[in-house]
Parts: sequence; C-alpha cells; structure tokens
Amino acid sequence: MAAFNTLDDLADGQRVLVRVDLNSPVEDGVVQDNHRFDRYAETVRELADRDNKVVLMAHQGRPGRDDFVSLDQHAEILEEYVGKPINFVEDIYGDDAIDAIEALDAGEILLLENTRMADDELPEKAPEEHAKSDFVQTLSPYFDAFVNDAYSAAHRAHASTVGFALELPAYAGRVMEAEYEYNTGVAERARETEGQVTMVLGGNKSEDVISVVNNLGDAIDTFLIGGLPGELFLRAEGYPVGMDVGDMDLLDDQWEETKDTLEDLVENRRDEFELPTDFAYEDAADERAEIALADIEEKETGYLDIGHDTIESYVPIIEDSEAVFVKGAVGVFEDERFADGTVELIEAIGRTDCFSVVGGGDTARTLSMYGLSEDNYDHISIAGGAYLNALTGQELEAAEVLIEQAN
Ligand SMILES: Nc1ncnc2c1ncn2[C@@H]1O[C@H](COP(=O)(O)OP(=O)(O)O)[C@@H](O)[C@H]1O
Ligand SMILES: O=C(OP(=O)(O)O)[C@H](O)COP(=O)(O)O
Repeated sequence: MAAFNTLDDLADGQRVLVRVDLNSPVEDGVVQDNHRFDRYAETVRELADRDNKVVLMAHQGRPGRDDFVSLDQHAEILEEYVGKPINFVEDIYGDDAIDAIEALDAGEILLLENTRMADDELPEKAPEEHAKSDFVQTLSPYFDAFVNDAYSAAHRAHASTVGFALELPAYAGRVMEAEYEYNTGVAERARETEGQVTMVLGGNKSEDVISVVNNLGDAIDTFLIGGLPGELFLRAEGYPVGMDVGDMDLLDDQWEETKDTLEDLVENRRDEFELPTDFAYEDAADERAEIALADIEEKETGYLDIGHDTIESYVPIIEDSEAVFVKGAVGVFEDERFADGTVELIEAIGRTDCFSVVGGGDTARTLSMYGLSEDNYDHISIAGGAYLNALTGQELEAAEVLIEQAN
C-alpha cells in the first residue's frame, strides 16, 4: 500500500501538471538518451491515454554548467518513448506557456522549458515557501491536479518538486511509486545482511558520496570509490591528484566544499574504503593510457577512469560480497575508452549471486550501453542522489510532501 496517492486515485480527463526528471548527460551540447526517458514515458503515456491534458515540467543541468540547456531536445527523445507527439514551449510560466497550456486537447502532451531557468525554482526552501512563489501561484490555477513522478529529483526541495503539491491535489507517478517503495527498503536490507556488504561509489558529485559514507558506515563494510570522488579522497591523503587541469571545472570547487570532511574521513575511517591505485587518461594519440598513483608527481591531465590495477583489486571484494550497491560510474563510461572500470565492476556484480542494486541516473545507462542484462541485478534505479538519500535514511522532500498531502 503506497504511502501517498497514486495514479490509481486520479480521475481521468483532467488537466494535469506533471513533474518528471529528464536530467541527462550533455556532450558537446547534445542531450544523451538514457534510462530516464523510457521509465518516465510510462507515466506520461498512461496519463495521455486516460484523456488528460498533460503538461510536463523537468529540469536539465545546473546554471553555469555545460549541461544547463533548453529542453527542446528532451521533447524529441521523450516523444520516441511515449509514442505520441510532445509539444514543446520555450517558456515556463509566462504568456507563451499559458497559451500553450490552454490550447491543449484531451490526450495531448506539452513540455515546458527547463524549470531551472526560472529564478523561483532553485533555492532549497520549505514547501510552504515555494508554494507562495510566482512560479507556483501563476501555474497552479490552470490545473486540476499535480503528479510528481520525479523520484530521481525528490531529494531537491525546489519549487517544481515541493511547491505545487500544496496548491493542487497531489499524486505520485509510476516511477515515484515504484522507486520510493523499493529503495526505502534497501537500507534495511543492507543492515540485515550477515555477509560482506560492499558499495561502489563514483560519479561527479562528491557531496553525494560523502553523504552516503557518513550515513551508511554501519551498514556497508567496504566502499569501493572511483570517479571524481576517488581523486578527491586521494587529494585528502596528500596525493597530487584531485585538482582541475586545463579547462576542467569540476574538482577544485568540490575540493573547497568538501576538503575538511574528506580529510577527516581518511584520517579516522580509512579502513572502511578502498581508493584507486591507478588511473586511465587520454594520451597524445587519443588512446587510453594508464598511470600508477605512485608514479604521479604532478597531475598533468584529466583522469577519466580507474586503472586495471584498481579494477583487479576491487573485483575480488565484490566477488566476496553478499550484497553490493552501486551509485555513480567510476569513470567516464560514456566514452568507450574509459568505460572499463564501470563495466568490469558491474559485470563482476552480475556474475555473483549477491543482492545487487545499481543506482544512478547516468550510471544505470551503463547496462544498456554495454549490453549488460538487467536480469543479473535485483534493482536498477534511475536515481542517484535520491537513491542515496533513500539508502541513508535521509528525507526525500518531494516524496514527503506527497505523503503529507495524502494523510
Ligand atoms: N573520472 C571522472 N571524470 C569526469 N567525470 C566522471 C568521472 N567518473 C565518472 N564521471 C561522470 O560521472 C557521471 C555520473 O555522475 P553522477 O551524476 O554523480 O552519477 P549518477 O547520475 O549516476 O548518480 C557520468 O556521466 C560520468 O561521465
Ligand atoms: O540527476 C540528478 O541527480 P543524480 O545525478 O544524483 O541522479 C537529478 O536530476 C538531480 O539533479 P541535480 O543533482 O542537478 O539537482
């Protein structure tokens, strides 16, 4: 029994405002297809088939990052999965958006522009505060109901994720319903597991990794760390890695935000995690090359994957585990040259009979990209940070608002 109202409780033939999460990797300005489009398409298709006028909200990237782009490409990709036309308007709650909303007929679908282009969207605020914003107050009167399906953004207390549920009858979409119920039980499962429990942590958001290391220390025996967090943990140990070189702009800011915590972790809890002992990078011939951590005197290039020595030290730990959880790729798996770490660790998990969950909006894409069968894993989550919050027992603000509104 879901803790919140679901689409089973929603009447047909209404005008429904729907929050989905289509946040995707963007390479040279091109939005990359990923697991999220086909998963969220299920809710969109169901609502349209039930004669609703469906208006979608979603975000892409963060202001100032290269992946902060319009949703016009997202509309084209989503259309392929929904199997119905997705109209797109380059506006969020201005006159153009309102005109497009009012023009919708039953069964039609409209995608609004990237919510993070609205000033009201991004500040983390209480639902009651977001509910008063121009964004929420302007759009709400045009709708009969609000559906939040964006489980993978449920850890963000933004206007489009927590504000509308206070102004409209609120329901969970099919992704929210499934992921919330499944992931909320995972942390308990980890604690109940008698044998070795391992977690693979990577990606490019170190605050997520630190959160799970801080909150799951009692449930996870060993953290296998890669990706950008792997470099930053090593920087905290004093190695000459974990800083931006060239036109990179991902590491130094994260280092400033997290260095105190990282230095404390490596000093006081070093035995709980394994760190890379070698890295892969792009050499002068644009090929994959590897370098041992011990041989790095000064970082001269970006490290884009863990090296094979690290893989060979991580795989036996996975093979000895009774449960393995993954969040975040340990390398830039979107580039085949730097996918070895992520693919070989996930393959090792699939070969064992351990209880396994692969989480991470981008990471989950590894399976489809490299032909790994989802049948070899107990759950594939399209959420990253939200999945971590569920694992660590931290609030998913957007889900909590749906629960409060249902009771
Ligand atoms: N060493 C690395 N350098 C740069 N980016 C990396 C590195 N390792 C992993 N990544 C990137 O991290 C991204 C996933 O990060 P994140 O969003 O935190 O994970 P998820 O979305 O799976 O939760 C991938 O797109 C991958 O390219
Ligand atoms: O991709 C997302 O988070 P994730 O990378 O942790 O899965 C969500 O869409 C939230 O995006 P944000 O981390 O830019 O707020």
